Amino acid sequence: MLPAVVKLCCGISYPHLRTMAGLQRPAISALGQEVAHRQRSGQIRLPAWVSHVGWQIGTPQPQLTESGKREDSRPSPLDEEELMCIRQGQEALTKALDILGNQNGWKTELTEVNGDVIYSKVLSGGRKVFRLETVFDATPEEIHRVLWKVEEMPQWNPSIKNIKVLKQAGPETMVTHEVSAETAGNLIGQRDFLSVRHFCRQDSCIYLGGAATHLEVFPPQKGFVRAEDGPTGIVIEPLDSDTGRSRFTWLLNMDVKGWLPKSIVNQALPRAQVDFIRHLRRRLAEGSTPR
Ligand SMILES: CC(C)CCC[C@@H](C)[C@H]1CC[C@H]2[C@@H]3CC=C4C[C@@H](O)CC[C@]4(C)[C@H]3CC[C@]12C
Repeated sequence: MLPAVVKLCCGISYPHLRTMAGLQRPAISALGQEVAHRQRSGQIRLPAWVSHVGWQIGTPQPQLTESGKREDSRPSPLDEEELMCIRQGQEALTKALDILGNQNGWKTELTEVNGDVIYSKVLSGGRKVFRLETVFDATPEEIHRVLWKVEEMPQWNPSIKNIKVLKQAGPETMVTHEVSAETAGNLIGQRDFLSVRHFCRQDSCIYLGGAATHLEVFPPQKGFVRAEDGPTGIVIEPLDSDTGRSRFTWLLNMDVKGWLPKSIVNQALPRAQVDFIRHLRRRLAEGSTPR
């Protein structure tokens, strides 16, 4: 009786699991892999009825193609460190969305002639964060394509000297090392960042999140002041249906470290945001965003 009930439950949940989107899918796969790992290391013993379900825990499952044929095209299971990265990325995104979602206490910091606005707010720990709102003549997918190709960023953005992807954890998460440029307008000076970057899609919106992280193989570099970015997030939503335009909301939440007066930092950060957007707008207009 019990195996039959379990089979029935799995049958009912299977189509929902397959069609899940956004944060739910990595969450379920992370859970599955955690269970598999604990079972392999002998920390837990799964009951015998699991075998009735027909799942081989811990090994990639054959996928059904549209024509109903089975194929083994699933990427190999993620390792512990990769799962950790995904968890960190999701957490950063959730925290950033929480900050953005709280309407209280935002003040207008500056308004650009083109209508872009930056709001600021002092968080409970005393840090000032900035929220830039703008509209782009591009779809969320087009913007995301440019922003996710991080290694190309220095080509179109002079405030960034170099970006390297140090680790990829599935298609939606990576660990990056970023070095800002020493430019004349940059009162803060050069910084480097080690961050986990994560994105998810929900309906036609795209959410990008990030936060400072640590990698044993990549300690702070000699001669660099390591700044900490995040929890930070970008929300890209289609403006109206079919106009091809998007609303872009960016939370900048950065500890630049080093010995600098707060007033200088709090002036430089919204300027850095405005500059970044100006270059991004130019890049999108060039339309040179082949896949
Ligand atoms: C003021 C000084 C210290 C820093 C100025 C440069 C700042 C604005 C730069 C340095 C690194 C940059 C980040 C590098 C990578 C990404 C991931 C991408 O998917 C979205 C943009 C995002 C999140 C960039 C936002 C702008 C950024 C934070």
